[in-house]
Amino acid sequence: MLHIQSVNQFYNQSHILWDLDLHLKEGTCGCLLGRNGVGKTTLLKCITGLLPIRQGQILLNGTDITRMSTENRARGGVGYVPQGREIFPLLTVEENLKISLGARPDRARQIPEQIYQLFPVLKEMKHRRGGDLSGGQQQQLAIGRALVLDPKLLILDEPTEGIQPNIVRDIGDVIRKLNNDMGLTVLLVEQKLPFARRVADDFFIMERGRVVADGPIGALSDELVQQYLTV
Ligand SMILES: Nc1ncnc2c1ncn2[C@@H]1O[C@H](COP(=O)(O)OP(=O)(O)OP(=O)(O)O)[C@@H](O)[C@H]1O
Repeated sequence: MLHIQSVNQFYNQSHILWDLDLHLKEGTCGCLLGRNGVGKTTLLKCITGLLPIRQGQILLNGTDITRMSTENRARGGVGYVPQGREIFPLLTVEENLKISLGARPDRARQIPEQIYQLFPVLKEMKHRRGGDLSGGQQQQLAIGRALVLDPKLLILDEPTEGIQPNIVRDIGDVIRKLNNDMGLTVLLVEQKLPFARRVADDFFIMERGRVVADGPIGALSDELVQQYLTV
């Protein structure tokens, strides 16, 4: 589904991603793990097009998206929930969701009801300003906004960061539902291992800009955790 081949990425002279390969299977949920600063967010931004890559290739369902703009990738099915959520605090919940409508290929004018079914709180609060929502509600709004585009691949950067446990559980349930019941392919960066083990099918561990271990989440051993993830 998503094939990342020999990607190299730099910030000016700093070489951040090194010949990175990653293959995410259709309909699975993959979790990208790794210590701070290994390049996880950088990789996600390369997939969304926010950072054009210097070398390598990214294929989505066989289409080469390496040189496509972020907008075209979004139209082509790449949904992104950035770290820190980046919702618009002065716009209402509904306006935040509607922002994505213009990029839908079918030019729909209404928020798909399915979004409100997945996140009833967004319906209850649709006339409230984004900035008035709790962190967990804002995260649900950020996921809802990405889903408005009807993506094929949903990318989430640390969706549970700074969120209270009951909402973390709800977000995990929604990711599983999107993935299991609706067949959406998911790639997430996550620091919380219990959450990763609950929602992911496969893991990818990064170290110094490369994927150094991967496999089914059940094979994420204590040794791997010790070697690559504990600080
Ligand atoms: N805009 C930037 N300009 C220069 N260097 C950057 C920039 N963004 C990130 N870096 C550096 O690139 C490296 C990889 O950062 P990145 O944010 O991708 O790591 P990460 O694995 O997502 O870490 P974290 O878990 O802390 O978010 C780090 O050394 C970071 O300092």
